[in-house]
Amino acid sequence: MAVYTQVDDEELIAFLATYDLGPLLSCKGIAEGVENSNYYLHTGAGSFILTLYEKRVAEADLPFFLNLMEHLAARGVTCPLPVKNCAGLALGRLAGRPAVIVTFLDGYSIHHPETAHCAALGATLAQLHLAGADFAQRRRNALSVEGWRPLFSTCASRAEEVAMGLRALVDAELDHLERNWPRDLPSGVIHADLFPDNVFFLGERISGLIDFYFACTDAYAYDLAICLNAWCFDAELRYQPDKGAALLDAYRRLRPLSAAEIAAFPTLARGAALRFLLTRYVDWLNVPAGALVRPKDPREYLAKLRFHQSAPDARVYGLGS
Ligand SMILES: Nc1ncnc2c1ncn2[C@@H]1O[C@H](COP(=O)(O)OP(=O)(O)OP(=O)(O)O)[C@@H](O)[C@H]1O
Ligand SMILES: N[C@@H](CCO)C(=O)O
Repeated sequence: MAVYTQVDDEELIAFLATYDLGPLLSCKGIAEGVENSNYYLHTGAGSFILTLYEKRVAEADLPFFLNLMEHLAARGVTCPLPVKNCAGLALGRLAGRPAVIVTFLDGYSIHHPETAHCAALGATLAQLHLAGADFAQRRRNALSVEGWRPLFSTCASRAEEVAMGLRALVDAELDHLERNWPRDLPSGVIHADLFPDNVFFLGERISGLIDFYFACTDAYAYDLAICLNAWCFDAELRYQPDKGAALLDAYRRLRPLSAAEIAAFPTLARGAALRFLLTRYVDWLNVPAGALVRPKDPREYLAKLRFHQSAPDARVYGLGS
């Protein structure tokens, strides 16, 4: 359960009194997620999500995330809407953390996506990129190639606790990616964490997207590579070409990929695998005392990285000729 910060009843009631949402009826910690503390909030006005932002979210970035959700929702990409308090502010403070109430979205996440889900995701990702194209704010991706080596160096000496040979593999991969990382690809707002747990479905239709707290300005094709890694491997961590093709084809029907994006795709897929390998690795070794959280296994992304390292070019993903 991702609850790092416990909320005291009296504090919550006082916080809620600054909103026009009626009385508190219930508030329960949410079992999923690893980044922030999330609660289901039921008030006289209905169901909401209360989020207290934790370690990786800089308070200064919150206006970017909250404005982006409003921007996308206004352009038909269903996502939570920040609820404003009586002073007209979305961002508040609770239990010493920055806190926001957002609208509750119906739908459920798919734990084992099928080909049709990957196709639906591809189309929705392209819609998100197109809808974000006129979003005026920018946010640098702190978890892109420049951020990976400093992140790894915080606990590189413990790499062998997670997997034999991990330190040498990551060092060599960082060397490779720092030399070959593509620049100047078409860029704009990307979600950067659109894993199955952040996409809600009703049947085979996507009903909403959540968790925009890694959103940033970066290469669109990098977002696609993140999704390919998260959606198109089976439980034994084997790449599923039919799912990859469904994702990429549906995306390209709405936003065609340039030759440069296709040529860069294998490198982007390696970087996307390393990024989640590293954050999972750091979290695995640093579970805060008393936190109710189940860290995600970094070795899953080690296996995905190894797959991409063995891919000779973009044809592995059905791209190029
Ligand atoms: N707007 C919403 N409507 C309905 N449920 C939501 C909403 N926002 C969050 N949830 C629920 O809370 C859970 C955790 O939310 P979220 O993914 O934002 O947390 P997180 O800690 O940032 O997670 P992650 O590990 O994916 O970064 C979701 O899996 C979902 O069940
Ligand atoms: N989606 C991430 C966790 C949130 O950053 C992962 O699965 O590692």
